[in-house]
Amino acid sequence: MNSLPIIDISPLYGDEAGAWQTVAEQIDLACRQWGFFYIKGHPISPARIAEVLGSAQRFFALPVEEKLKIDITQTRHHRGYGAVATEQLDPTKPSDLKETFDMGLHLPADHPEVLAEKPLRGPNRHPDLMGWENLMEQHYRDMQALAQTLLRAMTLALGIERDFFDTRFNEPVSVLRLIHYPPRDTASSAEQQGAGAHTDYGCITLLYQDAAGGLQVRNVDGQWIDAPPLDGTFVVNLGDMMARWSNDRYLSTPHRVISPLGVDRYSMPFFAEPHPDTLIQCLPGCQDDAHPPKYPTTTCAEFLLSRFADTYAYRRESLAV
Ligand SMILES: O=C(O)CCC(=O)C(=O)O
Ligand SMILES: [Fe+2]
Repeated sequence: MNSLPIIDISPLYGDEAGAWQTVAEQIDLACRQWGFFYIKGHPISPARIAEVLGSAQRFFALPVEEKLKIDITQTRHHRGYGAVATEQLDPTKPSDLKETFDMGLHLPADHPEVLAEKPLRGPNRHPDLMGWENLMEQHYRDMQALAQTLLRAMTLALGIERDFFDTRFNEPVSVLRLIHYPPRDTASSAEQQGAGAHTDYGCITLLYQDAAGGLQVRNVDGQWIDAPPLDGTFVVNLGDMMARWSNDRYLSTPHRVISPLGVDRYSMPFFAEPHPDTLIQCLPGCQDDAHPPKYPTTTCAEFLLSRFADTYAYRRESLAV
């Protein structure tokens, strides 16, 4: 149990009979044993990744006053720029040494849910950089499609209809996040982490990380193991909502980022989450007399908002959620 499984998902995009079943079994095993795995053979091109990464580097290199024009703490719906130390993923450690850009599904001001001031709903707030908006909106759609392909494969092992997740991921609250971890210097406290130990909140996360390294995952024995960058892959992990949905058949595993010494690190997680009103209740195939449902029913929005309030001081202090 010292290295994460690597799953080739290209058969999900071909027409070979039985291929879905084989990939679905590998994903199911990885979700039960680790809650973490790498995927290769996905349809996001290296050129696209390079373009998004280059744009992220251009954005984070802007002066902080420029970035703060889209300050995330000034929004009700969690979009835009989060300066260093806005988030504290591990409450026992200093705030995270990272800056972020968050975008979601763009809903215009006259969308009924925006007019009703539903939390997490609203327009994106993009920086004024040439080509940025089209690129990021397209990348968001492509990452959402990839996440839903993986979720569709999971339905085979979970014993639910093939379109179970598709019907719930209509107008999702998924988030595409770009992260810059400034270099750690030797003088900085050993306590200071890029991202403190945490589990993800939602369903499924697809993470691109650049070549710098620093991501660590806690294995079942409680040891931190490295999840090094592997060319052409995404690291996939499950969050707490999926653990609840599956009655802990699938693991939501703690992970953290130790910023590398003297080099910048960039990463781009895509957090796939369903429609905010989706009921998160134990799936029928994940309960029986010996395994009754462990968690009360909640909704996607209610659950996410309670977790945001744990890690973002500004959401506790100034924003009614
Ligand atoms: O940047 C990374 O490699 C991981 C980030 C992460 O775990 C998160 O944002 O939830
Ligand atoms: Fe995470």
